[in-house]
Amino acid sequence: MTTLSINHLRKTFPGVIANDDVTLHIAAGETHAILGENGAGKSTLIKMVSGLYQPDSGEIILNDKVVTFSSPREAIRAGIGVVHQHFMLIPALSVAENVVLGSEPGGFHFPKRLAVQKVKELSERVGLPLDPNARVEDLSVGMQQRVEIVKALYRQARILILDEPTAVLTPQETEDLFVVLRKLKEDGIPIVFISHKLDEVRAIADTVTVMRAGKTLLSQPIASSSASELATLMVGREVALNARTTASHPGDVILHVSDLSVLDDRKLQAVKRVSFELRAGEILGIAGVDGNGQTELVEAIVGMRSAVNGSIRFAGRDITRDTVSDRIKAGISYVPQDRQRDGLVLPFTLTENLMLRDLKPPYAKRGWLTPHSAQAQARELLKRFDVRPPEPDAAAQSLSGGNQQKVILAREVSRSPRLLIAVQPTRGLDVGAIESIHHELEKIRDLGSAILLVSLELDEILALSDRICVLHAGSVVTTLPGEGASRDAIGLAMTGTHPDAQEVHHEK
Ligand SMILES: Nc1ncnc2c1ncn2[C@@H]1O[C@H](COP(=O)(O)OP(=O)(O)OP(=O)(O)O)[C@@H](O)[C@H]1O
Repeated sequence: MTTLSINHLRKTFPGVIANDDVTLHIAAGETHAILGENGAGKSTLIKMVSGLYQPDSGEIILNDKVVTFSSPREAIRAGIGVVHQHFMLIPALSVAENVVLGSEPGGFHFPKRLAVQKVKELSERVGLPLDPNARVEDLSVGMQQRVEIVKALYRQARILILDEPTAVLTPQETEDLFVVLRKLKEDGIPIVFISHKLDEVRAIADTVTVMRAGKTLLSQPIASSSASELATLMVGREVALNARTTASHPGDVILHVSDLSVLDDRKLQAVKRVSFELRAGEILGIAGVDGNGQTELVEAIVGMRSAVNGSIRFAGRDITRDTVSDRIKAGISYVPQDRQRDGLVLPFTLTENLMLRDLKPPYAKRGWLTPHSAQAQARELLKRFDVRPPEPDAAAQSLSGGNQQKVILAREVSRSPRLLIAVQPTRGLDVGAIESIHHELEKIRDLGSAILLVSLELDEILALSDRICVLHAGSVVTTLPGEGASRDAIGLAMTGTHPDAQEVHHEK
């Protein structure tokens, strides 16, 4: 039975104490959640336990023995299995090849048939069935995560650490993951589960440790902690969980999507004759299970993908054929789903990232930033959006994931755009940050911005939307008022069942 103790770990980066006297104990066979606000130091801790970073001081004790890892390879050899938020798989290789890669002496030359057989046996034994011959790039995100877990178990992990595993999953995939984690726990494997989602932590964990500002504040059984207590502890103040925003006062139509059809990368029709209107001062939520046309719809409105049918009108003008930069100049802001790929220039400073859309006076001349005024503006935005550290010269890549997201929101929301398209805007943010971002969104809505909110989080859709449009298989199933919308009705519509059809069905 494996146990893991972290004793007084400390890790500093220039100007930041990322982990300060971090102490916690993971008992044999328990599921231990680590909760903490953005930048609290969770990823830094996991990177030390998995050999990516070396602590400045303190010790890691695995099964009563002090261990030091100078590389991830050494941590793996000691039985530490980590599933990172960004998967480390090779898309072009098969499941079996990915699983055995790095653990077999022959590497690529390890007999393929043997690999297929071993992976099939293992995945079935642990209750995570996989097709060993499938190519990883053809798998859903949930399945790829399964490959990562099987890979860790193949390397004989004695403890499994999952860094925000549900951030990329649909609600159904999350349920499936929980079944797997419960089974692994029965097999005696302790699990460390990092998350911001309090309800999930309460559903899966035995013990919870709360971190704030690099320190561990407490560890206690989950049964004796309420969601609001944990939220307050995490962010150091009281937060309203899932409060609904106030009523809206919609104005003129800003976005008019009419009969729009769009193809996906495989040239299949991903958006099918979708029509809707969005008014100034209104938030329209697009609900749906991931992969039902949301990405293609958004990319068409932003101009990254062309329409095969229909039109998009913005503020009364047809923009269907306009370029992305013309649309941005006209007043469309965009918070993309993939912050690292589309949202930020990672090696650039925060000032440069915040000013990307405003290369004009007073912040820039002829395309070059004027350092003084650009920095002053950046400093103000970093403060308003509580980016930590609020350091205009820091490189975007040195920030924690949640703080990178806040930088994108600061840039896009602060423009008071006529139209804001926000895809999963609070993904990876802690409850305190979610609350303040929701306020910012409500504020610009009340100032007249139209907001198209695309989210897989039903709670977020319900908390913010004035109207909710449910997408299934590329079509609009139904559009409902946000106030009083029923979670069940939306959930059913997400499976393609129209609410009226449900009633008819019940009456029969
Ligand atoms: N490589 C690095 N260089 C400089 N600073 C860093 C580096 N990695 C982390 N930090 C800083 O250490 C602190 C802790 O970051 P960490 O990524 O551990 O937080 P986190 O709790 O995982 O946050 P999130 O939930 O937002 O992912 C942050 O202030 C961050 O800016």
